[in-house]
Amino acid sequence: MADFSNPAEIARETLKQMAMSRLLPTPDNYRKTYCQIAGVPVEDTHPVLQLLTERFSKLQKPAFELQRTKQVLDDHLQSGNWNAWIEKILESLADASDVDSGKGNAWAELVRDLIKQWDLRQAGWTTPKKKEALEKVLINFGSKPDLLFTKLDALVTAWSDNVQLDDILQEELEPTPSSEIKGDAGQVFQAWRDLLIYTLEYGVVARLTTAPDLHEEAMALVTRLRETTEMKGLEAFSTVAKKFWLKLELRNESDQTLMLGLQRLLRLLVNNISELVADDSWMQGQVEVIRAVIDQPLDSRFLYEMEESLSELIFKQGHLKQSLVEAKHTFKNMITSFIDRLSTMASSTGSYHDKIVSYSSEIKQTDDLTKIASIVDRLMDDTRSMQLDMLRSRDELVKVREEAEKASEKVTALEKEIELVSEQVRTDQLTGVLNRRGMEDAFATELSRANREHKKLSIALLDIDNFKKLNDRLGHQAGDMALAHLAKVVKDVLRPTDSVARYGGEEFVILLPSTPVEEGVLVMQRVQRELTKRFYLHNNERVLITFSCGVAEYREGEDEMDVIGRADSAMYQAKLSGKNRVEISE
Ligand SMILES: Nc1nc2c(ncn2[C@@H]2O[C@H](COP(=O)(O)OP(=O)(O)OP(=O)(O)O)[C@@H](O)[C@H]2O)c(=O)[nH]1
Repeated sequence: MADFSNPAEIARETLKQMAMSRLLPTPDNYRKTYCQIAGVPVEDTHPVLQLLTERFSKLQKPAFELQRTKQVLDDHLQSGNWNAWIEKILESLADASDVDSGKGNAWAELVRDLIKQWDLRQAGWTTPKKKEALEKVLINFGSKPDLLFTKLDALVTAWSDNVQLDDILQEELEPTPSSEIKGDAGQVFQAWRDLLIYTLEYGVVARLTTAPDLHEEAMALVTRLRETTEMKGLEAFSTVAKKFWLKLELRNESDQTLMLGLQRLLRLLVNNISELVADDSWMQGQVEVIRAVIDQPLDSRFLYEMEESLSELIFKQGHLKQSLVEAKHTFKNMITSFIDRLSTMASSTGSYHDKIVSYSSEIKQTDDLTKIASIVDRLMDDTRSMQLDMLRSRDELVKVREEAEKASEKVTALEKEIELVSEQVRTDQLTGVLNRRGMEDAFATELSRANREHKKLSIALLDIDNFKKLNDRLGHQAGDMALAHLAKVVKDVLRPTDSVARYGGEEFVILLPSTPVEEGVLVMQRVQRELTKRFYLHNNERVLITFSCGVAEYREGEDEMDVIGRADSAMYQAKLSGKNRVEISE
C-alpha cells in the first residue's frame, strides 16, 4: 500500500478505496478506511459506550435529567470524539444526579470503574455475560436514576469481586422499606385497582352530576387511587373511601325518601283528579297511565314507553277535542235559532190573534157592508201573511231540527272516538292485542268474575319458538310482522270473551274465562294447528311459526303474578321437552 502522509491525499484515497470496495459511505466506514490508509489504529467505540448509546436510543421518553446526556451522546456521534464524550457524560451524569457534588463525583467514579472492570478479565465473567448483566440492569432501572446508580455500583462490584450476578440481583431486589407490590401480586393489585377506578368513574362519578359536592369528592378519590401503588396508600385510600360511601348512602337515602314523598303526593293528586273527572273518559285514560307508573317501582324503560304512548294519545285527543268543541258549538247555535224562531212564531200568531179581535169588534160596530168588505179583505191579507209566516217557520224548524240531529250525531261519534283513542293506552301498538297494562285490567276483571261466579279461569302463556333465528334470518321488521300475524291467528281462534295480551317481546298471555285447564290446553293446541295452516308469508316465503305454551288454572287466593308464574314454568317445561308443545301446570 502506498504511503500517504498528506491528509488531503489520505482523504482522496479513502474515497477511492471505499468506492472500489463498494462500502457504504457511512462515517464509520470512512473513519475505518481512513485509519487503515493513514496507518493509525482504528479507534473503535468502546463496547460499554456502544451499549449506553443503544440504550439511550431505545429510551422513548428519557427522564428529563437524562435528556442532556442523550444530547451529548448525539453530538458526539456526529464528531466521533469518544474521549471528549466520556468527559461530557461524566459531567452530565454528575449534574443529572441532582444532588450534591458528592453524588456527582460518585457517578463519575462509577462510570470510570465500570469501563475499567469491563476491560479487565475476571474468572466467570466473560464479555457476553457482562454485556447481558449490564443490559439487565439498564432495562430494569434505566428510568430510575437513583436506583440505577445503586444497581450499577453493585454490578461493577460483582465483576471486581467475582460474585455471580444472580446473587447480586437477589440481594439488590430484596424488599426495600417501601411496600410497593411487585411481581404477580403487583399485577393482580394493579388489575383490581384499575377495576375500582373504572367502577368509580363510570358507576359512581357519572351518576353524581346532580350532586356537585359528591361528584367532586368522587373525582378526588379516582385521582388518589390512580396515584396509589403501595399497600400503605391503599389503606389510607380505603379510610377516605369508607367515609365517602357513608355520605353517599346517606344522600341516597334522602333521595329515596324525597322520591317516595313525591310519588305519594302525585298519587294523591291523581286519585283526586280521577274522582273529579269520573265522567270524562278521555281524561280517565291519562289518569290511569300515571297511576300505573306510580303504583310500581320506578323503571326508566317503562316510564319512557308510557311517556311515548301518552304523548301520542294526548296529541290525538287534542285534535278530537277541538272537533268536539266545534260540533257542540254548532249544536248550541242551532238550538238557539230554533228557540228564536219559536218565539217569532209565537209573536206573529199573537199579533194575528190581536188583529182578529180588533177586526171582530170593528165588524160588530158597523152595518156598512162596504166597510165590512174592506175589513174582511184586510183579515184575508193578514191570514195569508200569517200562513206564509207559519209555513216559512215550519220549514226553518224542520231544517234546524235536521241540522241539530246531525250535530248531535257528530258529537256522539267524536265522543266515542275519544273513548277509543283513550283505550289505546291499553293496547300494544304492534299487534293490536292488549298490552301489559291492558292485561292487568283484564286480569282484575276476570279474577273478580271468577271469584264472584265461582267459574274456572285458565291462563295460558305462550312464547314463540326460535324467534331469534327468525329475526336473524329475515330481519327485525319481518319478526315484527310475524308477531302481528301470530296475534291475529290467536284472536281469530279464541272466543270474543277471551283476552289476549302481549306480555313481553315474543311472549303472550291469554285469559280464558269459564275454562278448566284441560280445555285451555285443547284451545291452545287448536291455535297451534291453525298456525300450521295459516303460514306467515314473508316475500312469498311460507314461514311456519310455532310456540311453546304453559296453561295454569287460577286457584282461589292466588294473585296475578302467582298464576302467571305457574303458567311460565309450564311453558319452560314445554321448551325443555322439545318446543311446539302445550304443558299443564300442576
Ligand atoms: N322482531 C322483534 N323481535 C323481538 C321483539 N321482542 C323481542 N324480540 C326478539 O325475540 C328474540 C327472543 O330470543 P330468545 O329469548 O333467545 O328466544 P328464542 O330465539 O325464541 O328461543 P326459544 O325461546 O328457546 O325458542 C330476541 O332475539 C329478541 O330480540 C319484537 O318486538 N320484535
